[in-house]
Amino acid sequence: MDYVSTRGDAPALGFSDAVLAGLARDGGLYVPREWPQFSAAEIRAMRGLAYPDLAIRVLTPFLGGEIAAPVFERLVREAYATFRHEAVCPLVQTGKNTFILELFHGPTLAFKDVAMQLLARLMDHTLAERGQRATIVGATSGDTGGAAIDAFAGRDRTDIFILFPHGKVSPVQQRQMTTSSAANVHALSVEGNFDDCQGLVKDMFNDHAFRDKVSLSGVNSINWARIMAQIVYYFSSALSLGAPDRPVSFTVPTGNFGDIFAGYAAKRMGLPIERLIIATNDNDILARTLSSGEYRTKGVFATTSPSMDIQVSSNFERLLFEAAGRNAETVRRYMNGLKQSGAFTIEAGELKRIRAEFDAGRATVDEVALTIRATLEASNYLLDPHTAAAVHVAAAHASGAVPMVVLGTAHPAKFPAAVETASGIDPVLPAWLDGLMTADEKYTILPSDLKMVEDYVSRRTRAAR
Ligand SMILES: Cc1ncc(COP(=O)(O)O)c(C=O)c1O
Ligand SMILES: N[C@@H](CCOP(=O)(O)O)C(=O)O
Repeated sequence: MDYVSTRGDAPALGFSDAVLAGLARDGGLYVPREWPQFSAAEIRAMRGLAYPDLAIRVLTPFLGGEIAAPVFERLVREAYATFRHEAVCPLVQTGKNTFILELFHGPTLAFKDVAMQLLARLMDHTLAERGQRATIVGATSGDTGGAAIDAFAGRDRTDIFILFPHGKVSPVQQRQMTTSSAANVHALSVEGNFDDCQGLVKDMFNDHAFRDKVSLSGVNSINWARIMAQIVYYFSSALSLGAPDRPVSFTVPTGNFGDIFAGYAAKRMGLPIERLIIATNDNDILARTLSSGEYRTKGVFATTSPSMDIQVSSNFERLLFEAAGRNAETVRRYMNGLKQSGAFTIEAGELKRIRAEFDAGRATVDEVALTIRATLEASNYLLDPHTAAAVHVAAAHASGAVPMVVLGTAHPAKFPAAVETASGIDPVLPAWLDGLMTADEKYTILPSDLKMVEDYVSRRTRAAR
């Protein structure tokens, strides 16, 4: 198994190199050259496996034999031992044929932990084997940053720099990034929005001199290993609802398109998924694109689901690559359009292929609040605002016959203000985060300026050559 860039101008890489690379050198995203396949019988044989065993079974084909089986098994078991729920990602029924897949039982209370805990261990293993160090940069609208800092804090082979939008993350999210005392952790509050932070990260990768000087690596979902690890919970939930003998649909709170792309990958691997439904908040670029065929950025609105306040949805590029029959030239044309004019129009055949798999809808701030309240009253279940956006959208797409799984991407206590306003309940942080809201914060405020961010990183990384 090797990995190819969606833009076709970077060398194909093996698994470990693709993971360390993050973004391909041509600005594209790595995808496996082909999708591993599981037959119905092979999927049936996965029933009843504990989550780590399922992860080992589903993910091993992606490794291309580069990591010895006992090592990979140890890394997977260690990663999921950090979760506070025995099932790792439990499925909870909230309606007749509707379920929430709870992905927030990891150390930082969001779905990012599922992939990040494994990614940190994979990177550490490869760097140790090679005797190398890396400088990790990441952009966050709130959750990736905390998860990455938790997973990489104290790891001697990496220095991690997380860029978050100044004043635009929840207080819990901010403190998960700014209260680490680990010497290798650097939280940067950037004067801009998430798209500015993500733009800076991509620009650092595309500045090859800088990239090579600091041995740059990335932990956003541009990194293939993030998507890969997220495929597993589509399998675990579908299996508990009868897969492969019964199809399942998923509704996914969506921003950077990584989580839902993992669902698409699971389907390509043989999991019977009926529909994949993209749920957005007021930042509805993906819902607009699916209905009009035109991907057109406009300003970012601040909402009660800040982690989805995104316009440039990185992983949509991976879907475009697939929809275009893996034609890298088409992807390059679309991405040039995006860079030059903030827009591109998807060709009719490609749009048809996307619509054959995906639906989309959006939830306004008011609809999110109403959904939090209504779900509490009807099912005695307290949603976070991101999951609530998806519950709202799922209701419009549920068919009744096919189970609908909504991805529960964050714990409500990460967004107490929005949850309390909607429900009257002040959600309590779990005991292991006692002290988070009173600990000393440490972060640096920087303008959204590539040169200044690069200087900051260069001066502090231990990986510079
Ligand atoms: C809580 C939460 N829900 C949903 C999303 C959107 O996920 P994705 O960016 O993978 O589409 C994010 C951010 O990524 C998030 O933090
Ligand atoms: N919503 C994310 C944005 C970054 O997404 P990623 O999955 O590409 O890391 C966040 O919370 O930071």
